[in-house]
Amino acid sequence: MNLWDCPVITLGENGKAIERNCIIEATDGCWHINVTDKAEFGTINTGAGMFPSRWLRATTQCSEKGRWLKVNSCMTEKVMQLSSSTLWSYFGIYTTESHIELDVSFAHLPSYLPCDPAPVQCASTLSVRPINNSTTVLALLHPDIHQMIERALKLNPISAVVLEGSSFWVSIDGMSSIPLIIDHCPVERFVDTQSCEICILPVTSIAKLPPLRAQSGTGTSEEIKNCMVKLAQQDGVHIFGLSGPIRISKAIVQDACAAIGISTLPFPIEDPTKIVSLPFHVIWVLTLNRTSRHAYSLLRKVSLYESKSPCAVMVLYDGVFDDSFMKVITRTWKVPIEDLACAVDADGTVCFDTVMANSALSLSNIESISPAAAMKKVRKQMSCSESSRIPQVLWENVAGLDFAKKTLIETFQTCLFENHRIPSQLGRRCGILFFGPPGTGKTLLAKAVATEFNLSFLSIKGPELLDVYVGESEAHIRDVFARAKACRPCVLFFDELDSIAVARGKDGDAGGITDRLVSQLVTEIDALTWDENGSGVFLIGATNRPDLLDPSLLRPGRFDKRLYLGIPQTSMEQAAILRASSTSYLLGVDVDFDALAKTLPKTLSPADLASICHTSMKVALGKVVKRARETKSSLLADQTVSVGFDDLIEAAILVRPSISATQLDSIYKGAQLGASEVIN
Ligand SMILES: Nc1ncnc2c1ncn2[C@@H]1O[C@H](COP(=O)(O)OP(=O)(O)OP(=O)(O)O)[C@@H](O)[C@H]1O
Repeated sequence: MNLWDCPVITLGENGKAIERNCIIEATDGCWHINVTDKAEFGTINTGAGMFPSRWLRATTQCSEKGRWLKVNSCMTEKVMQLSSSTLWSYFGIYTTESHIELDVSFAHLPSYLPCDPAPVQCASTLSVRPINNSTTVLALLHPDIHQMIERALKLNPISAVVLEGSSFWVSIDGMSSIPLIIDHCPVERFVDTQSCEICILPVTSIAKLPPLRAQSGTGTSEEIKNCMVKLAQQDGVHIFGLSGPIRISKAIVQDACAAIGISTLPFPIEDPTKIVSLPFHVIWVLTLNRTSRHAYSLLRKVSLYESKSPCAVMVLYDGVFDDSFMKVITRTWKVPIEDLACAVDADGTVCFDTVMANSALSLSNIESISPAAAMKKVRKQMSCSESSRIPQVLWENVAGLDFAKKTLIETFQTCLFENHRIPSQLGRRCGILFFGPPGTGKTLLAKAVATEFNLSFLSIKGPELLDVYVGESEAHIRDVFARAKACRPCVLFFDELDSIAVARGKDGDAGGITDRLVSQLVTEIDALTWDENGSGVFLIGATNRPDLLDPSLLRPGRFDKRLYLGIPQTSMEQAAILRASSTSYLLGVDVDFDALAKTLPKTLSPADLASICHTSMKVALGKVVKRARETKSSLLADQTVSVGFDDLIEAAILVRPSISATQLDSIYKGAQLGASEVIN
């Protein structure tokens, strides 16, 4: 039976139709898509948790971005808001001004297929149809991954393949939940699907997968390998790996018919044939530079679902914000990319008049915004991964630390706006080290800097870079700096710096890994410092053990400015942190943080104080639940719990200081050793 031989459902505004595997209701402008028990098409990972997709409610909602669907899981009561392209991935739902089209992308699994297609009637506001008769699309894409890929404009060509060819699309993310996805999305079953002619298996962030070593026979890599091998045994199956640097293990793809790796990292891989023995194409989808703009004729051929935004253009322009480009972008950020594309001539200049001549938008639709605002919008959209997004921590979320904030503002203002005045021969200093006890806001402050200066934030935890294999750790460091340069201007934040930058020549360093790491780190930092064009990468390091750091890192030009973030010494400071940590809670009228702070010991770190607020919420919630049990009343899901002063007092008793006085002393003293500039 043709899997796609399913009926087209069209519904009236208030109609109700029962399809073979889903019930779709439309009432009061709300669409309820309730997938019945036949449709066990695995689960959808919403990012908010896994829930069976059989019970979903979707309601249309208008926003400035156009029509959105709000999909609500009745199981978890968690709501996720999906863009139209993500919806397409999940449900094959396209939204337009006047109607929603729902492609039954989950209907291809044989077990769900009813024997008897029963077309359903009604007027045309919602239609359910397959993309075409032979297309089999299974879209199981994590919304975050989707957004990430979508932003980086990498998936569009692949989407196009899915749309245009007979294809079968499964996505696996190397970064997270692979076993989860494999467990819940029955990859094995896809293999049996007879209608699968081409298989596209974008394996995102493959670099994050544990590499398959000769000895290892299990693990996620192995699972993926098995899936790929099985898929590859199908006639005409092609496997596309979408990844960071191609570190796909040879074993993973050796049986595949073809593997195409797409990388965004700007350093060339060595001989690909050493990695796979197959015909191997490497397509570099880097941000295009001026000379390679012709490539975007290619982009124009593909369907850019949600990418009709300046972000696409910015990607094409390699982040080069010249005057002409800024002029266009500030005036035309609403213009679809195709129209902007027409306006770029062979030598890469953008002509605003051509944009207007080719654009369907009238001048009245052109919104002028300031360059700064345009940059902000565009850069926000450009951030290509969760780890390099501009964070959302404002100065006011960081209580106290006024002196540190002031120093940071001055330093960053100089680095960002005055750096060009400093002769390049003097080097551009860009490193700051935060040190202090655990939980004193080092990460928070670094994020606030990135937010306030509109910089992407790339956070690296020292131990993540360590690898037991010779040369791998250094490669990770090169990788990190390359990523940072790719998303500059950015803050490159090294958390737990002491784990990778301990003083060289120490005993116990097996194989001299840390020595080599420090040397590599120093080399990369120096390359930034002496970058003639100004690197646009701002380094912030954080450590609890500054005394362990290699002195070479603290030299001028590297992490030469040091900020001590200590624990709050006065009740006023403590109260400010309590206030900042409880902004998301509903507080009782009796709450008095100043009075509470006066009762607290002065050895509590900001994290301890934040913990008092979190614990007080638990205490308050516990009381509400207890009351509900006693009165045998039910607890309403939307019942808000307010935190009272008593709850805070109770929580304060429960929370103990996490740092001892001697620890505090040793951290501070340690930092004085060899320090050229310590600000506290
Ligand atoms: N100045 C502050 N204002 C408000 N909240 C703070 C402040 N400092 C810390 N916090 C709270 O403490 C938590 C932990 O802070 P953060 O992760 O920045 O500490 P850290 O110094 O990086 O810790 P570690 O050294 O263990 O990595 C934050 O999530 C926040 O809730």
